[in-house]
Amino acid sequence: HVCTEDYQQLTRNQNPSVKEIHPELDSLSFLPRILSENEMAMAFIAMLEDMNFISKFRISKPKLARFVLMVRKGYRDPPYHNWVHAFSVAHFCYVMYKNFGLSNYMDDLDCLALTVAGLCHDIDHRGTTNAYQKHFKTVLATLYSSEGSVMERHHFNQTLCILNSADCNIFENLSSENYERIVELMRDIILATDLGLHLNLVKDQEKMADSGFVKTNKKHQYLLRSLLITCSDLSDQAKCFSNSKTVANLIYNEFFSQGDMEKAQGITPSVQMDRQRANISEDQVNFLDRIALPVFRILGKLFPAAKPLEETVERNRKIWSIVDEGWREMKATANSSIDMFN
Ligand SMILES: Cc1nc2ccc(C(=O)NCC(C)C)cc2n2c(-c3cc(OC(C)(C)C)ccc3Cl)nnc12
Ligand SMILES: [Mg+2]
Repeated sequence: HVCTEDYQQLTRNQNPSVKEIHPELDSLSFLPRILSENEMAMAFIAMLEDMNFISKFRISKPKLARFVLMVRKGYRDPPYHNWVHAFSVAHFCYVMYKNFGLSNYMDDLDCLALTVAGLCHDIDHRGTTNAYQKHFKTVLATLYSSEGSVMERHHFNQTLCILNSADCNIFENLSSENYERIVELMRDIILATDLGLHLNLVKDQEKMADSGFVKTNKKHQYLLRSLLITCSDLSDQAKCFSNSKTVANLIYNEFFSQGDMEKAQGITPSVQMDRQRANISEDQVNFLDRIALPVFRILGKLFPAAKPLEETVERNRKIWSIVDEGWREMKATANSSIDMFN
């Protein structure tokens, strides 16, 4: 169950509005990580309120409070894949809704699914990759590895468990048709956060952006939802460089811990997971070039208001490449100065 003082705290002060949480909460450049973890729980409720989803979908406030606290409890505390990451993803869904006029592209049910799935998409993450689950034949791998996307299937399953647990079913007042639909939407959205699956969708997302989004096209709707959750998952890279750098370091702390565990088991980790061999700036340039830039370029084609985000990712990529050059020069000169003693 959810600890009572947190629950009372969430339900007692009549939930502050988004403006009371922070006047810039809906800004493209707002940094959700500056909020405290308790403020994040209240902010999620305030964001649903601000999008009019609580009244439109007749969501019980006490159940929503319990749901949010159960989701928060469902996250562990690895350096990156934790409650703060979960909230930052849900927050970006809200920011896109408020700034891109998402309701002209998607039904409100889809927007609700996106925002709730954003909060739940990494629940119970252990700070290790799908490859790690399979390699070490973890319980999750035995459960899900036959279908792939091992962690993502677990995140979805955990979300369903919370929805079905006592007094947490925030969708109970939906029609049975809409209930089935939102569960299916959240499944697709959470599975779309698997890097492997994402890479299979990017080409089609590019084609859709070039040919023009057709709202009645079911394939386009699926591709758009997948794009939006991926952009939300990567939204820290579309903010100021100090935020991107801070987040990158959290990610490598998590990667290097996995690498340490792999070494302890006699396995050689991939370079980017090996604290002895990794080159963070080089890996970040590659990651932004191959993963983050493409999706924010597609977002910029679909939503003109997203252009500043695309430019920010470009700028962050440029800064990482300058950092990388600096590293290379230093290592080069370091070798030569050591040579001086021979
Ligand atoms: C700043 C930043 N650097 C990253 C550098 C490398 C990698 C990486 O996974 N390399 C290959 C594997 C085999 C180790 C991910 C990075 N990353 C992510 C991320 C994105 C994900 O998937 C979607 C959202 C679908 C793309 C899934 C997981 C993560 Cl951690 N989020 N931010 C970052
Ligand atoms: Mg994930």
